[in-house]
Amino acid sequence: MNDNQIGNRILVVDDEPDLLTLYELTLLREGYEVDVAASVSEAWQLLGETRYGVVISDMRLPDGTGLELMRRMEQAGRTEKVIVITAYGSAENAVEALKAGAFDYLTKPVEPKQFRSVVASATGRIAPAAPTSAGRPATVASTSPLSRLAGRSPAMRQVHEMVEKVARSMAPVLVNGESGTGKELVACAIHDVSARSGQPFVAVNCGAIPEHLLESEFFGYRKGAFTGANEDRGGFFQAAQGGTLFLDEIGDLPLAMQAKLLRVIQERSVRPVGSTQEQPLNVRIVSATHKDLAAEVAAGRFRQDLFYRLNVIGIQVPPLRDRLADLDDICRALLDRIARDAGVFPSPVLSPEARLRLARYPFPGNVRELENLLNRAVALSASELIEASDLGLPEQLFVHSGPGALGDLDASPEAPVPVQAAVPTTAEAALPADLAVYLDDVERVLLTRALKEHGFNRTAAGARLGLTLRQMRYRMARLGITEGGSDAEGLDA
Ligand SMILES: Nc1ncnc2c1ncn2[C@@H]1O[C@H](COP(=O)(O)OP(=O)(O)OP(=O)(O)O)[C@@H](O)[C@H]1O
Repeated sequence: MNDNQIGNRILVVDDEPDLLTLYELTLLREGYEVDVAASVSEAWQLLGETRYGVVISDMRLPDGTGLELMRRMEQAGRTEKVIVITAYGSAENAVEALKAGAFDYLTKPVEPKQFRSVVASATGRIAPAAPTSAGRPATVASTSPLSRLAGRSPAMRQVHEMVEKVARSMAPVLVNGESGTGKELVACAIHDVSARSGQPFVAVNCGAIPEHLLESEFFGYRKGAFTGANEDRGGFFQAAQGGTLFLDEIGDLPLAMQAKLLRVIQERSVRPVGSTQEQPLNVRIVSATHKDLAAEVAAGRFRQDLFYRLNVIGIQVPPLRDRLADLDDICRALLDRIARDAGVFPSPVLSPEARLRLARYPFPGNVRELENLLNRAVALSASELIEASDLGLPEQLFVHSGPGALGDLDASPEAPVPVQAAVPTTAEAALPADLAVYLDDVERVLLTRALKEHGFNRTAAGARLGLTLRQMRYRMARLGITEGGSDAEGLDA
């Protein structure tokens, strides 16, 4: 029997003869080969004789539970995907089954459409994504997804293992970690390792969508649903059909929208705004937050039932400062990417002093801050070797001490003050909320000022700031400075 034939073969286990017949007929009509069993022991006997693609089992059986059958199969190294059928209202059982490695679960009374869709998803007959205009499919990685998640520390190895494990099922995953730790990369890796990798991965930042647009953005709308709805449009859910929907900053979703999201997840169908028809969904949900969602639940800001649904499996991504053993691997990965994007070859490398300085820095902005810092360092360094002085860590900072610092810098006629004297050290001098963004702003202001002072001649402006033309170009491109023309070669002649 080849893999295709095995994938098409399904074992259904239920002790209610009527239901068993109903499941069997539904599956036969869909073109599957079906065997049936009425108990754990019967199922085990059939499993001894045949390999299946999928096993669908009721939770309560006369001689045991669906969970026990699943555990036995796992111990025996069976590769069949298991779909568990639980009684209505026993969400705990469903969650337990997913945690134990079930591919998915169905709740009684089993709705035929949902039954077909879950089975299709388990057997790999996933409905292709419907093209929509409202969705924003994120890029799908073509190369080894786990290798993009650099780091070999014990903590990171555990994240890798979890990604591989959860990728096999449909269970919702909640990724938790500080901002910039790589939560989206983890979500992307789960998708790319899973059987859904050929389908869309749609990333949504829940905190970035205006409240009044949430429903139409998520669920789509019908023509005429509201003023300006001139055509039917799909939402994020439709765009992610067959694939994965990544809900970033899920903790920022308003309570009213949380209720609607819960409904869609429970019903596995979506009703676009202005429509009377439900559309069946086959979407895996991965969500992420930097907040302590359990504390948000306790504070009444997050629905407990939604938390329960989303957090079937949790993955914790530790802050970078707690896994400094990953620093070298991550720096190498980031420098390769930066060099590739900038068309620079070979990739820059860090001097031993630079590595030491990085290892002493606490990285409050985690990997994203490291990435910004390396971007800047590559621009600053005159050679392929990045020195400690190129990193812009404390000794090199140029910041203004007063409020409205950027405006003041722009207006000020004299040169910027070396940081030692200007770093805000007192309580009244506000610290920037995002150091990297703040420094970019400072840099943008200084570069623009130098360019203006030198008639937009980049060579002269660069020389004024101690930069070569190449470094000037790189920095202007990175910061999006186009004053005097995006590449005004003539002015540099
Ligand atoms: N282990 C890693 N290896 C290589 N690059 C990484 C790693 N972790 C994060 N990055 C990179 O760091 C940046 C930030 O990562 P990402 O956007 O996944 O973080 P996040 O936790 O989702 O951030 P936020 O909470 O702000 O949404 C991205 O450019 C990502 O590619």
